Amino acid sequence: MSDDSKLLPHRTAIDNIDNQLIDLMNERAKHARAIGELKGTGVVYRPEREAQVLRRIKAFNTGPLTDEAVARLFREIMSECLAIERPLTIAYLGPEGTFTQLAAMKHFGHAAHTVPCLTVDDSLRLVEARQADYVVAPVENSTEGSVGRTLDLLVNTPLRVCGEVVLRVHHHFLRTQYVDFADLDAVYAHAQALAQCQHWLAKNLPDNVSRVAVSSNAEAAKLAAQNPRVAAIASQAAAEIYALNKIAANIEDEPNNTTRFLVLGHQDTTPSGHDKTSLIVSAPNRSGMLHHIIEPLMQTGISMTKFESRPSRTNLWEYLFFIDIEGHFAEPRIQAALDVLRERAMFIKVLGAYPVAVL
Ligand SMILES: O=C(O)C(=O)C[C@]1(C(=O)O)C=C[C@@H](O)C=C1
Repeated sequence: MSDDSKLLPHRTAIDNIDNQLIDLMNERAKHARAIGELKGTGVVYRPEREAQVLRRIKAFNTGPLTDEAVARLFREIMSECLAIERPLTIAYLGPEGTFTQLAAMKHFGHAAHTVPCLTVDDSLRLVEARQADYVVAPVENSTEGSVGRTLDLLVNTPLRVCGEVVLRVHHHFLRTQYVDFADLDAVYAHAQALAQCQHWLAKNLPDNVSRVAVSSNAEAAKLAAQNPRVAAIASQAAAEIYALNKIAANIEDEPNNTTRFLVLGHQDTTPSGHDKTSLIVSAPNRSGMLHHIIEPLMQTGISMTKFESRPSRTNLWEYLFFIDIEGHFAEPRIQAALDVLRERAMFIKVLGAYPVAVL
């Protein structure tokens, strides 16, 4: 028996299973279409339900596929089912190939239509003007901390936070030509990427090569593709889109380099069973003020997953605290804590509650 003929019974079984999978996926899609008709002109995207589906799938899985692998597959199946109800348009900081686009596709799947914007400001504005359904915006990085511009935009936007995406970020050193540092004038990247790779750059880059911050890593890749004397730090996706050679891979200083993104739209999300609430609290910069603000949360046993302070841009010596807590603002214990907080703070804005990232 030749090796290939030994494969035959397995391949026949796989063909049969694939047929069943197609029938079952279409059966699933018919239910999604029926749900879409029942929703009518209402909101079709339901982040809490999607998180519950993915969590259930992971718990149900017995392998050999990993829990992450089945969740990724179902992410795409749900994305296609949702597109049958109504295709979604997602605004992101472009151009094509940014980590923000990767985050948008990780969260919404490949059936969603992604629209590149010049700035994070523009991407929020597009959704505010209802020219896109949702926006994905970077909010913090494990190496470099918060993305200040996004935090500033959260203060005034009428949009609601309805999801989060956590993405492992790998940076590559890219050029048109397959040589390392000869004839190199500059390396372009987003300021955060330059910071995330600063040790690698200091160790490897000749002193005469300047580091230039541009609006995104994908923009850097686009520029490097037009100029052989320029290199870029960008993602694998950007390397492929702009046909650049990978001179050095994974040059980020911190191997667990991770960026967290928020998803914003016009809707509030109902509790999924494992949620976070994001809020902004403002208070004068007085001694003891921090304790005064945190106390109502601590007393009710609410855990904080983020606490970031930024000077208010409008009032001198006033601070804004960006706080993420575990739980949904609809839960009575969180409502009680927020009521106390409202009495103590000068201003409080609940940005939204959303399922903790599953993928
Ligand atoms: O349950 C729903 O509301 C659906 O529309 C179905 C479905 C799915 O494919 O499972 C699709 C889109 C929603 O975002 C959530 C779930």
